[in-house]
Amino acid sequence: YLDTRKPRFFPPGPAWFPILGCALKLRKLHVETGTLAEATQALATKYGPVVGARVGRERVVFICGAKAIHELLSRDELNGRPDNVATTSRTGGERRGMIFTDSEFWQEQKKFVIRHFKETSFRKEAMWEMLEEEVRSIIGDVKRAIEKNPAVDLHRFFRIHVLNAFCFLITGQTSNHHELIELEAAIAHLAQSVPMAGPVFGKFPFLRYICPEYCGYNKYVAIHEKILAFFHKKVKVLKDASNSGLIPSYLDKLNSGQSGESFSEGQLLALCLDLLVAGYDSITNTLKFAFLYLILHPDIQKKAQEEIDTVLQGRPPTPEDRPHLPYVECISLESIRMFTGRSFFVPRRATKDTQFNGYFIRKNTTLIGNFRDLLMDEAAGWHNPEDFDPDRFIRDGRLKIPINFLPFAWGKRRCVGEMFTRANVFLVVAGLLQAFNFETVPGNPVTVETVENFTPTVNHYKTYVTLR
Ligand code: HEM
Repeated sequence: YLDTRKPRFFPPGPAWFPILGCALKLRKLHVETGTLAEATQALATKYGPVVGARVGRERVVFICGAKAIHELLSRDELNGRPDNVATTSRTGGERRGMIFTDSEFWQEQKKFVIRHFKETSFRKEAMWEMLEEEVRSIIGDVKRAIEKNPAVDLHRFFRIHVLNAFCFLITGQTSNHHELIELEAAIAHLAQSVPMAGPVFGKFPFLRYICPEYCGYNKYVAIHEKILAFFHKKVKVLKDASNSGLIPSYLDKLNSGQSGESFSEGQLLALCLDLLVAGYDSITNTLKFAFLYLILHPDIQKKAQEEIDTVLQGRPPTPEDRPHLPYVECISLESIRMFTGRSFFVPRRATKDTQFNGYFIRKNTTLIGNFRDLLMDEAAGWHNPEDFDPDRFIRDGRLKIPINFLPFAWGKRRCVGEMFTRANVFLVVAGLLQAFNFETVPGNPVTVETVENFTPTVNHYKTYVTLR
């Protein structure tokens, strides 16, 4: 904490002060630029694409610019995850789950989840039917709501039905409304109380002893315990079940006597927690961005509706329709870009001393890639990057994904939820545009202004919805 000397050949960056490191400088830039991603970009403009900093006792290297980010993703020795109070107090003080574990433990668990999704969840019609049911439920709720008042908060409907589909992915069963409402409240609480930069006691662990309430430690632990308890209840019920959910499949493996050492019931609960925390807010906030931009662009809505009407001829969309509705698919990709481009990669940890861009990175240094440089920057090939423009994914009349479109990352740490996300966002956008028109509520103009919760979002907005 007191060391203000930087290690030799450490990447350049702001001066280090005792205890705080560069925290005050980062805070100042955050206030000046408005978002953490832009604050980091400001540092990169001054120091270059690899910026060295210290926050509390953690040495952090920000990786900016598409070239440096591609290198970060390709290097095995940068595949670790930070190991600190913030990452372990989520799971009873132990390193468990998938997001914040590494080495063979993580490899074994990730391999199991990927195989399960590929061979079971996404092979069974049950999962796709569940997503179609999710869209039908959202449409039904919106229809009922607009009978009373056509100005609705769509996000409210997305959250509960997306959560139901999510729990189905994990448990293989639908959940009852009451438990979904409770779980939803816990996740919303978490998203609002944990800042995008991570909890403050992760960088200043002594705070949890001095002021556990004030620094958010007690709340953080309690919310995670609540989510774990939800899955604990499910595991008890699903002990003898056989369906496409992750829990029954994991229990089968655990009881087979052929699971590796990394398998345990506690680890299963942590996996469920990770899938939910990593994916649920990302999908619902992507949808929030999608419909905000659709309201702002009636021309895009109309073009998508013409495609939907021509191809589907009135029948509801299914995941198999994605190749036949390329413009709707592009809206979904552009919404994912708009959401992810305002955030950061999940932090990495150097698992050994190494070099990066000519600098020395000591073992256990944290590395954080800035998504804005990859997804929202002219230099990364995005023309007018702040504009919502689905056509940027079309070349010569065909879908063409630009090389820097990597919202799910690539390499060994790649997101496991890409398929689920893309199918989910596509179906909701297609289904809702087929059923309704969306406009601004008269007298209530909407603006795109980033709100930095745990994941990026925008302020709540209402939409004037009419039946088509
Ligand atoms: C808009 C939606 C989503 C985006 C943009 C997204 C993006 C990402 C990114 C960038 C990473 C980190 C990769 C890295 O460290 O390099 C990640 C990891 C992860 N994601 Fe997603 N994700 C999304 C949805 C989901 C969903 C729906 C799930 C679950 C079904 C999920 C589960 C995970 C898990 C478990 C990890 C950790 C993987 C690991 O550490 O090896 N994500 N995601």
